[in-house]
Amino acid sequence: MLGVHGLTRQYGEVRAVDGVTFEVPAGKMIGFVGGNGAGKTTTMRMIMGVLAPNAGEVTWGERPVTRADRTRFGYMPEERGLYPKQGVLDQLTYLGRLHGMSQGDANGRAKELLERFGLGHRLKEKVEKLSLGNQQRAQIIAAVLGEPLALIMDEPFSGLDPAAVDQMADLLREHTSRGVPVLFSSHQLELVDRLCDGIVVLHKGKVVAQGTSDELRGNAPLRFVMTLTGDAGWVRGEPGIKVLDLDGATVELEPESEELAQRLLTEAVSRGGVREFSRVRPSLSEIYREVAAA
Ligand SMILES: Nc1ncnc2c1ncn2[C@@H]1O[C@H](COP(=O)(O)OP(=O)(O)OP(=O)(O)O)[C@@H](O)[C@H]1O
Repeated sequence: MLGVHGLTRQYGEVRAVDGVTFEVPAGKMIGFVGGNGAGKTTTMRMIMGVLAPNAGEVTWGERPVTRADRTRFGYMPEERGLYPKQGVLDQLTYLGRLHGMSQGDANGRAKELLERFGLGHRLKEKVEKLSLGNQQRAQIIAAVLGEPLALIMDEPFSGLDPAAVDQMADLLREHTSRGVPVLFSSHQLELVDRLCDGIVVLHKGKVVAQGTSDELRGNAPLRFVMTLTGDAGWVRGEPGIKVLDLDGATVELEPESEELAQRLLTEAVSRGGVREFSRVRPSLSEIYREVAAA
């Protein structure tokens, strides 16, 4: 397990990261979200030891992380790491060797991954000749070479088409299923919601929410949508029911309690017919807007 405890980093007057604490448990994929300038990249740099914190520490298992641990972490930095002028396979092989792999193993594994992600015919191509999406694939491959103990990835999915996102997500899941903790940042909240076991929301350098997506939704108001066979206007007069939207037979409502929702449903059935009655699950974007505004 990777632990981040009270990490703090000041740039002049700006406290870019302010007492950030969270964990990335073994075998879990944690999404790191937050607006521009929230402090995600700065936090990831401190996790990797690229940047020293002003306070706080990073732990690996039960003890402070060491330089040796970090050389076994896979890292995809914001500034990306691949050299544009060098051939993609040569470069990945070299990076694999830096992670302690033999020349043969590094070359074989890099080739296998490039082939798997549709780059098998471009092994000798310079990185700069690849499309941005393909460069991104190569960057992700670079991070996972060398059987990493943990994966720290700064926006690995940005610029990938949906099929590539699915392929790369499968690759990351292969790692979590072997017990590797994975932390990745993203602005694609619905993607984070779909892929992650847990979410950490950062705002102005502080963790403002964390948990599973269901836990984050735990405080969200109870909301339902109901469609009747006839006009739903009568719902407006029901006590304890706030009508958010009313459009003919369909009404979106916020009852004060689950019990009131059930009573309303019974009433609707007795008045005629109900075509649909379902709980509205707020999107992660809505949750994010709420916690960031608090
Ligand atoms: N080298 C630096 N010198 C001064 N300020 C910096 C430096 N790096 C980051 N900052 C500031 O620290 C804050 C956090 O930036 P950071 O890049 O960590 O955010 P982020 O969440 O990764 O943002 P984004 O989603 O836009 O990449 C911002 O206010 C940024 O301007």
